Amino acid sequence: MTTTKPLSIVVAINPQASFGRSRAVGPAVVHTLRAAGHDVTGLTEPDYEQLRAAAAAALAKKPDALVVVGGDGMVNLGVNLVAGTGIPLGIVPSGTGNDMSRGLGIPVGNTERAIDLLLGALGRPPRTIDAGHVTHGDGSTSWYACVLSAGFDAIVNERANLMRWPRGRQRYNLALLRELAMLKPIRYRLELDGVASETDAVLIAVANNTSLGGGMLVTPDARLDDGLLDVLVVQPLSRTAFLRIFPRVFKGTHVTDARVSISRARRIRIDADDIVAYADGERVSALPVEVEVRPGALRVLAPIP
Ligand SMILES: Nc1ncnc2c1ncn2[C@@H]1O[C@H](COP(=O)(O)OP(=O)(O)OP(=O)(O)O)[C@@H](O)[C@H]1O
Repeated sequence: MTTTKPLSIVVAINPQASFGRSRAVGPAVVHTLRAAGHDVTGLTEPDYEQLRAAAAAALAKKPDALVVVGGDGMVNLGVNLVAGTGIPLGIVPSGTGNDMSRGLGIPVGNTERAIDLLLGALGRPPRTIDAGHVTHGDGSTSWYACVLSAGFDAIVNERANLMRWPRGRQRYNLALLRELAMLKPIRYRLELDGVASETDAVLIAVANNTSLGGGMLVTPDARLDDGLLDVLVVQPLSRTAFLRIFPRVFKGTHVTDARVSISRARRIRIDADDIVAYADGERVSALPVEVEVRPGALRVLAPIP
């Protein structure tokens, strides 16, 4: 175990991450950080909004770090609190997808090792990475770390959120099948670094990280610290073609298909009728959104790449 000078650390825990299957992770993080001599404020609340408010109040006291325990939704909560503030963000993954941890090289499914790496990272300067800054149609703003998407997968998310049954991952799978049956092109109005175009597509994603959905390599060459965002556009596809390309996303080999394109940009405006954007798996807002990369806006407690 690495030792460092005692630090004040806020730990925000989602006990419902991974459908409540990883409740032991939060207490283990708090216990191990305390045993290492740190001054730890452990936060658990009945829901996300209350946890966000409690973490914001704790951050007003300027702690040395914020650690989130959960999945990408918790990373999103943390990113929205610390981006641009200089406060380092640590992540102990206990969610379903954990794509930010995957991108940062934080072990998924090995809590002990993830906590050990966190302790190590607390003893050296944080890694600096980019963040996505989103301006919504009403002028409000938010941040994200992994992938913002506004198309088929966002439609599936919307559908899954409206469903009461089944519980867990099956709800998402069922929503996917239902929406696949209705797959149709979306007319997008897109602007990449000031260059406007109109295009029909089934999916547009703007990525800082390589994956979403638990390791699906949507933008396999994205870099967290290159000062750029990778823009994935999937042109209209038949259901059969979609089902043929879909499994290839897990290895990132879909990018060789002629209907898939990836380009890089700093500022992206996406608009389409009746489409809601999601980022890091959380609902952002209805389109239009304007996304801008903010190089170096995040400091993360992660292994050295
Ligand atoms: N007590 C709670 N504290 C925080 N979040 C909660 C709580 N109860 C339910 N949630 C919900 O958990 C969601 C975030 O879950 P999180 O991302 O941490 O795990 P996951 O969904 O299993 O993982 P991933 O996003 O990586 O697939 C939020 O949308 C939030 O509404």
